[in-house]
Amino acid sequence: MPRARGGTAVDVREREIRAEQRHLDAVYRRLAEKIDEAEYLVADAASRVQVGTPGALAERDAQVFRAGLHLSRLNKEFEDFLFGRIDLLRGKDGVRGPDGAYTSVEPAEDAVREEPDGTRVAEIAETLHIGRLGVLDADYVPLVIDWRAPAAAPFYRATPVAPGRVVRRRVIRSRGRRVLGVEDDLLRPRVRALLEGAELPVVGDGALLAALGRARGHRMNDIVASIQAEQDEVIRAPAGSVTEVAGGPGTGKTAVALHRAAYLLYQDRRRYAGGILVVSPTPLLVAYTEGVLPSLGEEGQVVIRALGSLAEGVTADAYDDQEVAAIKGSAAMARVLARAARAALETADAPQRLRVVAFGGRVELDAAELAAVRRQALGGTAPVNLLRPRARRLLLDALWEKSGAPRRYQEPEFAAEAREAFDEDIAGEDAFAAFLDAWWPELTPLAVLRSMADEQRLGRLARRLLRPREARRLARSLRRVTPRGGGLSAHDVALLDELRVLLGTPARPAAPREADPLDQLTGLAELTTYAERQAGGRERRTAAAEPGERADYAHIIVDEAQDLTPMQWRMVGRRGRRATWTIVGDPAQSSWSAPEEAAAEQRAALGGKPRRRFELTVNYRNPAEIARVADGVLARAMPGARPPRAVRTTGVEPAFAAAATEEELADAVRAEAARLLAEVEGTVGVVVAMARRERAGQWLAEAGERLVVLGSLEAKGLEYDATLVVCPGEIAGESPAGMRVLYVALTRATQRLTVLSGPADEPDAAGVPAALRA
Ligand SMILES: Nc1ncnc2c1ncn2[C@@H]1O[C@H](COP(=O)(O)OP(=O)(O)OP(=O)(O)O)[C@@H](O)[C@H]1O
Repeated sequence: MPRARGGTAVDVREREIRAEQRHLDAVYRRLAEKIDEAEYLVADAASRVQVGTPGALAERDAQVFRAGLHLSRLNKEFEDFLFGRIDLLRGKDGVRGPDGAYTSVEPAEDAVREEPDGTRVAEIAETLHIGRLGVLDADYVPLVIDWRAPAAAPFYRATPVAPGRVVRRRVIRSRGRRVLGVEDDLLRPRVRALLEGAELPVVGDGALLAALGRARGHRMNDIVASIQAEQDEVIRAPAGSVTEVAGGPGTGKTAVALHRAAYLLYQDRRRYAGGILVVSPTPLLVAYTEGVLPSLGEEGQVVIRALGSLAEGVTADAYDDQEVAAIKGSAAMARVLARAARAALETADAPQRLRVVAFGGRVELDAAELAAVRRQALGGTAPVNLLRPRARRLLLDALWEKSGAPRRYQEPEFAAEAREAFDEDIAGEDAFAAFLDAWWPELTPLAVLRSMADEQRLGRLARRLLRPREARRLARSLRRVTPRGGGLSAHDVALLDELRVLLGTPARPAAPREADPLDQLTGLAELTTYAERQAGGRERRTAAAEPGERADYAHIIVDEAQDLTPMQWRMVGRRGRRATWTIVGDPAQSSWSAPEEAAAEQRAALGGKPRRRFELTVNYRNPAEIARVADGVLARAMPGARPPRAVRTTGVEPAFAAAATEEELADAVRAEAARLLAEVEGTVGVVVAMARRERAGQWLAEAGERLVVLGSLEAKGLEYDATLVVCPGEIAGESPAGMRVLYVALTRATQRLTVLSGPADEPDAAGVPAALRA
């Protein structure tokens, strides 16, 4: 039975829900007024299209822009527009902030009085409703405070130990325009609080636990109604140079990082108009998280990208095995690529001789002379494609020398004139232009990467940088890359990005473009509804991957930062030369086996900017029963690491099952998956070793939408109501960091976990596999 003060529990709950409903109705009435106002402004601006003076046009544009922004905000069809409320004591001073709320954090000395019988009594002096956006009524009294405003901070920060002015914190659950429920926390349980003379009622038993127990879908929800104090500190941390957040699985790192993006935009929209980039390890995690920011009222300025689609115009669709991934990710690759970029002009079909006609005779450069010119042109470190003009000049120099002309013209003035005519003649020859195109073609990153698929060539390039075996493995893995960029892995994308810089892009004349009158309407993109933009989102994202994408961001958030390889840090660092950063990660979940090397490239990417560190300590995802099993693996994966504290229990211990033979495994997987599907309402994740991904996918092809089959490296960051971990020994054995990868797999479930052993797992009598035995 829920606890209640001020009547029977059911009555009080109903009464309180009705009260919040009245408030929500008032909010929607006010929003409707604001929408009318904005629409009027847009219509008014549009009617001025006829007026042709520049001043009128500029004013019209500005008006359309302002009204557009307004409309787009108001039109958002938020699930829970309003989600919180705090009832506060009188503050120390009576100053109001710009949002209409009193600014004082501490209560006035006499806010709580003591009655003769010892009872402590206080009047509620201020009630604030917290929501996704701020709404003021016509008299500038706050109807809703934006969750990011300073006045909303006590909603997240207050604890019974340090309640500040907060007496009661309420989480309001609504759908569309209907309030469904309220859950209260009493922060000053010893004080008898009065609201307008009546006792302050308290309803429910813990909003956080209610939120955590809900079934999961395939998309992450925002946590705006239940952000916890240690998380709130990170979200609102000043945007100093680098904010680093460490914390175990399920501590809310991803959620916090996304809420921080929304907070930063709220705090300083002008500064972050430079764009916020969120870097995610996998496309699956991008898909899982990309609804969170729109639900918080933010999109457009925030780009979420997987590491495999961070470089322009390419998308990774292949995986590397761990050994190849480690080679491609290693810092040595930067030097291999620098050599490859400079050697890429030496192809089998490059011309070996240049023959032109000058002064009525033939002039020729042979292979050795051409090689000397090329060496000279390539001196230094300038990007290869930008050196073509220099190469052209050096070729003309060499031809001039070879023609014997310098001996004929002793007089410098004549010599200069003759040389000019010579250059013009030669450069005008079709044969010369054709030679230059063949001998110094414009190189693309993809072509250079593909040239490295030649084992012998790569062997030469990688001498003393990679071991011969490593060079061979690398070359072989690059063979699958097609001329159009099929078969690329996320690790290849970092190599392409490096090559892009090494090669450079020659300047081209801009293609003429017809002026579009709609370009004038700066704010037009904002004049769409939330639903329309949701529907159009995917197309716009694809379009954004086209050339011309932003190359530099104002803030970069790196999720699962422990997994970035040195080459990936270089790629990400290039996009944030002037950025501030938020970096979240957990070393215990790292699938990268050389963390020191990655840390060095991370330091280089951040350019020595000062760091502020935070740690999140509470696991909101896994029930304690599952966390216990995972903690055992953590102790072996990373001795000495402190696991986060799980806040929930379900009373259900993880299950252990075993298949005696490889042949029985498929049936066992199907049976265990079916059992979990029956036990939970929401999603089931089946995690297998990367090498087993395809096969397991076939075994479960008929399992339906609630179930997803994942390779162990794909599970990163995701969560499911139930998880089936298949052949844990295989997952642990797939790489040097395998135990940490297994730890990731075991920490994905919010309700149920089954571990299914194969024959090689050596399960004991209870079915517990060797990899999980202490
Ligand atoms: N304050 C909160 N209120 C409600 N739910 C929360 C809260 N904090 C975290 N959660 C939930 O806990 C789960 C884990 O959060 P999240 O994925 O952000 O953790 P993480 O630290 O990134 O985990 P991992 O390291 O495993 O990727 C999510 O379902 C998230 O919504």
